[in-house]
Amino acid sequence: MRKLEETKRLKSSEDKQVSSEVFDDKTLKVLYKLAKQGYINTLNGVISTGKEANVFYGYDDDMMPVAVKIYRVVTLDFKKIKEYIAGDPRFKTHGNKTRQIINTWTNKEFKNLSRLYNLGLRVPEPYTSLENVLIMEYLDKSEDDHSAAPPLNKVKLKDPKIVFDEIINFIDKCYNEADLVHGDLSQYNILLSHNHPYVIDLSQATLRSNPSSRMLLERDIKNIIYDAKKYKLNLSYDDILNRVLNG
Ligand SMILES: Nc1ncnc2c1ncn2[C@@H]1O[C@H](COP(=O)(O)OP(=O)(O)OP(=O)(O)O)[C@@H](O)[C@H]1O
Repeated sequence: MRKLEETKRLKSSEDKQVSSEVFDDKTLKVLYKLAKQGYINTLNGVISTGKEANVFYGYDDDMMPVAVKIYRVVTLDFKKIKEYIAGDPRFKTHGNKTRQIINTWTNKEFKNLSRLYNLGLRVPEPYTSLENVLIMEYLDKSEDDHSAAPPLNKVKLKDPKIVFDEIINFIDKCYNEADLVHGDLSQYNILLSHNHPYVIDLSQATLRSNPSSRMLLERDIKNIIYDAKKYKLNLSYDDILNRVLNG
């Protein structure tokens, strides 16, 4: 963890100025609201600056570590997002307002995470979402190393067979128990925490009833088979697909 001087405290007014250089005004207001509610006490630094969002780590009022995902308001791929939302009857956007679409997208990730977490699948526990901000469990590397859990593409697995079995199990349960397809599953969206794979980035996950779900499921399986080849694991596409579809 970084030293306290480097952290961004969200509750003192002098820090508002610093933070406003990093966040737009509306996002800052959302962060202050979440700080008032006790979900965030300090933001300690950046874990990742991605295409869709920036992810920070921090602490809540009980000094428990949290991951704070803040969706970018400017650079999101709206065309893609609107297609995903349009295929999911749980979400209706009223009009085309940019912010509203991002908020729906953020809420969609929160709901998908909740659904999977409540079924006992390995995803970060979602704590809350407000507008374009999602707060969830911070996944660390291991018992002795509390830095952020790395994505699978950045690690050399000791027991690849076990880890890939767990991932296939995830795909199966996600489809058959949660009624969801991740839709962007690969080594980049799976973090290794305490030697187990945790699936992240659930905003685009769709219901099985979505007409694209079969295509997305097949693509997810192909990606995982491809990633497993790095460890000379030859997983059978037909076996996995049949297992999931007949689950
Ligand atoms: N709960 C978490 N705990 C620890 N680290 C996390 C957590 N969630 C996300 N991260 C880190 O943040 C990165 C980006 O997260 P995520 O994939 O959800 O955002 P994204 O903006 O959609 O990313 P990208 O656009 O790069 O795919 C992850 O690769 C991981 O390193």
